[in-house]
Amino acid sequence: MADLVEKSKELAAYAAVDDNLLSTHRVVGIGSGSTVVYVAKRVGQASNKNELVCIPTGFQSRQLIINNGLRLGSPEEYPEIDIAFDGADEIDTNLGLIKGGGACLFQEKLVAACSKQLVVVADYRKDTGVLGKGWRKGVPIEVVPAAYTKVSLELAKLGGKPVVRSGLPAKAGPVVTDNGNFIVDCDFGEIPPAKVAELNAKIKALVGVVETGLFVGLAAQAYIGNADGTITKKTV
Ligand SMILES: O=C[C@H](O)[C@H](O)[C@H](O)COP(=O)(O)O
Repeated sequence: MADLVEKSKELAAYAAVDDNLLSTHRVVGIGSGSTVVYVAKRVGQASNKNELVCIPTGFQSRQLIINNGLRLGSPEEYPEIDIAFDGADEIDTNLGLIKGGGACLFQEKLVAACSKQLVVVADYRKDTGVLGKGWRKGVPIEVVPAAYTKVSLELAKLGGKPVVRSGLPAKAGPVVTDNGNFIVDCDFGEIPPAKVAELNAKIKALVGVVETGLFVGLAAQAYIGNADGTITKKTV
Protein backbone atom coordinates (compact mmCIF):
# COMPACT_ATOMS: atom_id res chain seq x y z
CA MET A 1 0.00 0.00 0.00
CA ALA A 2 2.67 2.51 1.07
CA ASP A 3 4.74 1.56 -1.98
CA LEU A 4 1.74 2.01 -4.30
CA VAL A 5 1.05 5.46 -2.90
CA GLU A 6 4.68 6.48 -3.22
CA LYS A 7 4.90 5.15 -6.77
CA SER A 8 1.72 7.02 -7.75
CA LYS A 9 3.16 10.28 -6.40
CA GLU A 10 6.29 9.82 -8.47
CA LEU A 11 4.28 8.93 -11.59
CA ALA A 12 2.08 12.02 -11.31
CA ALA A 13 4.97 14.37 -10.57
CA TYR A 14 7.23 13.15 -13.37
CA ALA A 15 4.41 13.26 -15.94
CA ALA A 16 3.34 16.74 -14.86
CA VAL A 17 6.87 18.11 -15.23
CA ASP A 18 7.58 16.26 -18.49
CA ASP A 19 4.32 17.46 -20.10
CA ASN A 20 4.32 21.05 -18.86
CA LEU A 21 7.82 22.37 -18.20
CA LEU A 22 8.75 24.13 -21.45
CA SER A 23 12.12 25.33 -22.72
CA THR A 24 10.61 28.85 -22.72
CA HIS A 25 9.84 28.74 -18.98
CA ARG A 26 12.22 30.72 -16.77
CA VAL A 27 10.48 31.11 -13.40
CA VAL A 28 9.05 27.98 -11.78
CA GLY A 29 7.12 27.69 -8.50
CA ILE A 30 7.92 24.64 -6.38
CA GLY A 31 5.22 23.63 -3.90
CA SER A 32 5.46 21.72 -0.61
CA GLY A 33 4.80 18.23 0.63
CA SER A 34 5.83 14.67 -0.13
CA THR A 35 4.64 14.58 -3.79
CA VAL A 36 6.56 17.72 -4.72
CA VAL A 37 9.77 15.96 -3.70
CA TYR A 38 9.48 14.16 -7.07
CA VAL A 39 8.66 17.42 -8.89
CA ALA A 40 11.86 19.04 -7.63
CA LYS A 41 13.86 15.94 -8.57
CA ARG A 42 12.44 15.98 -12.13
CA VAL A 43 12.93 19.74 -12.58
CA GLY A 44 16.50 19.16 -11.39
CA GLN A 45 16.97 16.71 -14.29
CA ALA A 46 15.57 19.11 -16.94
CA SER A 47 17.88 20.09 -19.79
CA ASN A 48 17.15 23.79 -19.16
CA LYS A 49 17.63 23.57 -15.36
CA ASN A 50 20.45 26.14 -15.39
CA GLU A 51 18.19 28.72 -17.03
CA LEU A 52 15.47 28.34 -14.37
CA VAL A 53 14.82 30.29 -11.20
CA CYS A 54 12.69 28.37 -8.68
CA ILE A 55 10.37 30.05 -6.22
CA PRO A 56 9.76 28.13 -2.98
CA THR A 57 6.56 27.86 -0.93
CA GLY A 58 8.23 27.31 2.43
CA PHE A 59 11.25 25.95 4.26
CA GLN A 60 10.98 22.38 2.93
CA SER A 61 10.52 23.68 -0.60
CA ARG A 62 13.66 25.85 -0.33
CA GLN A 63 15.64 22.79 0.72
CA LEU A 64 14.26 20.80 -2.23
CA ILE A 65 15.31 23.54 -4.65
CA ILE A 66 18.82 23.81 -3.19
CA ASN A 67 19.34 20.04 -2.87
CA ASN A 68 18.38 19.47 -6.50
CA GLY A 69 20.94 22.02 -7.71
CA LEU A 70 18.33 24.58 -8.77
CA ARG A 71 18.58 28.36 -8.48
CA LEU A 72 16.53 29.86 -5.66
CA GLY A 73 14.43 33.02 -6.12
CA SER A 74 11.64 34.69 -4.17
CA PRO A 75 8.18 36.09 -4.96
CA GLU A 76 9.61 39.50 -4.02
CA GLU A 77 12.09 39.29 -6.93
CA TYR A 78 9.79 37.33 -9.28
CA PRO A 79 6.13 38.27 -8.80
CA GLU A 80 5.37 36.76 -12.21
CA ILE A 81 5.89 33.00 -12.31
CA ASP A 82 5.61 31.01 -15.56
CA ILE A 83 4.38 27.77 -14.01
CA ALA A 84 4.01 26.27 -10.53
CA PHE A 85 3.74 22.62 -9.47
CA ASP A 86 2.18 21.74 -6.12
CA GLY A 87 0.51 18.92 -4.22
CA ALA A 88 -2.97 18.83 -2.68
CA ASP A 89 -4.78 17.15 0.19
CA GLU A 90 -8.09 16.93 -1.69
CA ILE A 91 -9.21 17.74 -5.25
CA ASP A 92 -12.81 18.33 -6.34
CA THR A 93 -14.50 18.11 -9.73
CA ASN A 94 -13.81 21.83 -10.46
CA LEU A 95 -10.15 21.42 -9.43
CA GLY A 96 -10.96 23.21 -6.19
CA LEU A 97 -8.40 22.10 -3.61
CA ILE A 98 -7.82 21.67 0.08
CA LYS A 99 -4.17 22.40 0.82
CA GLY A 100 -2.13 23.04 3.93
CA GLY A 101 -1.68 19.57 5.38
CA GLY A 102 1.97 20.55 5.80
CA ALA A 103 1.06 24.06 7.09
CA CYS A 104 2.49 25.78 3.98
CA LEU A 105 -0.79 27.10 2.58
CA PHE A 106 -0.05 30.86 2.71
CA GLN A 107 3.15 30.75 0.67
CA GLU A 108 1.60 28.12 -1.59
CA LYS A 109 -1.33 30.41 -2.34
CA LEU A 110 1.02 33.35 -2.88
CA VAL A 111 3.04 31.39 -5.43
CA ALA A 112 -0.14 30.05 -7.09
CA ALA A 113 -1.54 33.58 -7.35
CA CYS A 114 1.72 34.80 -8.94
CA SER A 115 1.71 31.92 -11.46
CA LYS A 116 0.30 31.89 -14.96
CA GLN A 117 -0.44 28.19 -14.48
CA LEU A 118 -0.75 25.91 -11.43
CA VAL A 119 -0.32 22.18 -12.07
CA VAL A 120 -1.41 19.91 -9.20
CA VAL A 121 0.29 16.58 -8.55
CA ALA A 122 -1.26 13.98 -6.28
CA ASP A 123 -1.78 10.31 -5.55
CA TYR A 124 -5.18 8.67 -6.03
CA ARG A 125 -6.26 9.17 -2.40
CA LYS A 126 -6.58 12.93 -2.97
CA ASP A 127 -9.07 12.71 -5.85
CA THR A 128 -12.14 12.98 -3.60
CA GLY A 129 -14.49 14.75 -6.07
CA VAL A 130 -15.95 16.78 -3.20
CA LEU A 131 -13.80 18.59 -0.63
CA GLY A 132 -14.19 17.40 2.95
CA LYS A 133 -14.47 13.69 2.06
CA GLY A 134 -10.81 12.85 2.54
CA TRP A 135 -9.09 11.02 5.35
CA ARG A 136 -7.52 14.24 6.63
CA LYS A 137 -10.45 16.15 8.08
CA GLY A 138 -10.88 19.88 7.89
CA VAL A 139 -9.80 22.98 6.03
CA PRO A 140 -6.42 24.30 7.25
CA ILE A 141 -6.61 28.02 8.04
CA GLU A 142 -3.57 30.16 8.90
CA VAL A 143 -4.38 32.50 11.78
CA VAL A 144 -2.42 35.23 13.57
CA PRO A 145 -1.75 33.80 17.09
CA ALA A 146 -3.42 36.69 18.96
CA ALA A 147 -6.67 36.03 17.07
CA TYR A 148 -7.03 32.26 17.31
CA THR A 149 -9.79 32.15 19.96
CA LYS A 150 -11.81 34.88 18.21
CA VAL A 151 -11.43 33.22 14.83
CA SER A 152 -12.29 29.78 16.28
CA LEU A 153 -15.57 31.14 17.72
CA GLU A 154 -16.45 32.71 14.38
CA LEU A 155 -15.58 29.55 12.45
CA ALA A 156 -17.97 27.61 14.71
CA LYS A 157 -20.70 30.17 13.87
CA LEU A 158 -20.02 29.44 10.17
CA GLY A 159 -20.84 25.79 10.91
CA GLY A 160 -17.30 24.46 11.31
CA LYS A 161 -15.55 22.44 14.01
CA PRO A 162 -12.25 24.26 14.58
CA VAL A 163 -9.20 22.67 16.21
CA VAL A 164 -5.88 24.44 16.67
CA ARG A 165 -3.26 22.14 15.10
CA SER A 166 -1.03 20.68 17.80
CA GLY A 167 2.69 20.22 17.42
CA LEU A 168 2.68 17.07 19.59
CA PRO A 169 4.64 14.84 19.88
CA ALA A 170 7.41 17.07 18.44
CA LYS A 171 6.28 20.24 20.24
CA ALA A 172 3.97 20.91 23.16
CA GLY A 173 1.61 23.62 21.94
CA PRO A 174 0.43 24.73 18.50
CA VAL A 175 2.18 24.17 15.18
CA VAL A 176 3.85 27.46 14.18
CA THR A 177 3.98 28.12 10.43
CA ASP A 178 6.95 29.43 8.43
CA ASN A 179 5.28 32.86 8.87
CA GLY A 180 4.99 32.62 12.68
CA ASN A 181 1.24 31.91 12.73
CA PHE A 182 -1.03 29.09 13.96
CA ILE A 183 -3.04 26.63 11.89
CA VAL A 184 -6.68 26.04 12.76
CA ASP A 185 -8.07 22.90 11.07
CA CYS A 186 -11.79 23.44 10.64
CA ASP A 187 -14.09 20.59 9.62
CA PHE A 188 -17.06 21.86 7.57
CA GLY A 189 -18.13 18.39 6.42
CA GLU A 190 -18.50 17.95 2.69
CA ILE A 191 -18.25 21.20 0.70
CA PRO A 192 -20.08 21.00 -2.64
CA PRO A 193 -17.85 22.26 -5.52
CA ALA A 194 -20.25 25.15 -6.23
CA LYS A 195 -20.00 26.35 -2.60
CA VAL A 196 -16.23 26.38 -2.15
CA ALA A 197 -15.69 30.00 -3.28
CA GLU A 198 -18.44 31.30 -0.98
CA LEU A 199 -17.06 29.48 2.07
CA ASN A 200 -13.53 30.64 1.24
CA ALA A 201 -14.71 34.28 1.06
CA LYS A 202 -16.51 34.02 4.43
CA ILE A 203 -13.44 32.60 6.18
CA LYS A 204 -11.09 35.13 4.54
CA ALA A 205 -13.29 37.99 5.80
CA LEU A 206 -12.59 37.13 9.47
CA VAL A 207 -10.07 39.48 11.06
CA GLY A 208 -7.05 37.41 12.10
CA VAL A 209 -7.25 34.97 9.18
CA VAL A 210 -4.13 35.22 7.04
CA GLU A 211 -5.19 32.68 4.41
CA THR A 212 -7.30 29.59 3.92
CA GLY A 213 -6.35 26.21 2.50
CA LEU A 214 -9.27 26.37 0.04
CA PHE A 215 -7.85 26.98 -3.43
CA VAL A 216 -10.58 28.04 -5.83
CA GLY A 217 -10.05 28.89 -9.50
CA LEU A 218 -6.27 28.58 -9.17
CA ALA A 219 -5.44 25.12 -10.54
CA ALA A 220 -5.44 24.68 -14.31
CA GLN A 221 -4.56 20.99 -14.38
CA ALA A 222 -4.22 18.03 -12.05
CA TYR A 223 -2.12 14.90 -12.53
CA ILE A 224 -3.29 12.02 -10.38
CA GLY A 225 -1.19 8.90 -10.09
CA ASN A 226 -3.36 5.77 -9.85
CA ALA A 227 -2.62 2.54 -7.99
CA ASP A 228 -2.58 0.58 -11.28
CA GLY A 229 0.28 2.66 -12.65
CA THR A 230 -1.86 4.87 -14.90
CA ILE A 231 -2.26 8.65 -14.68
CA THR A 232 -5.51 10.60 -14.72
CA LYS A 233 -5.11 14.11 -16.15
CA LYS A 234 -7.78 16.65 -15.31
CA THR A 235 -8.26 20.19 -16.63
CA VAL A 236 -10.84 22.88 -16.05
O1 LIG B 1 1.03 22.47 3.28
C1 LIG B 1 1.26 21.52 2.54
C2 LIG B 1 0.73 21.37 1.22
O2 LIG B 1 -0.48 22.00 0.93
C3 LIG B 1 0.90 20.03 0.52
O3 LIG B 1 1.06 20.33 -0.84
C4 LIG B 1 -0.28 19.09 0.72
O4 LIG B 1 -0.47 18.88 2.10
C5 LIG B 1 -0.07 17.75 0.00
O5 LIG B 1 1.04 17.12 0.54
P1 LIG B 1 1.48 15.64 0.10
O6 LIG B 1 1.98 15.73 -1.30
O7 LIG B 1 2.54 15.27 1.08
O8 LIG B 1 0.26 14.79 0.24
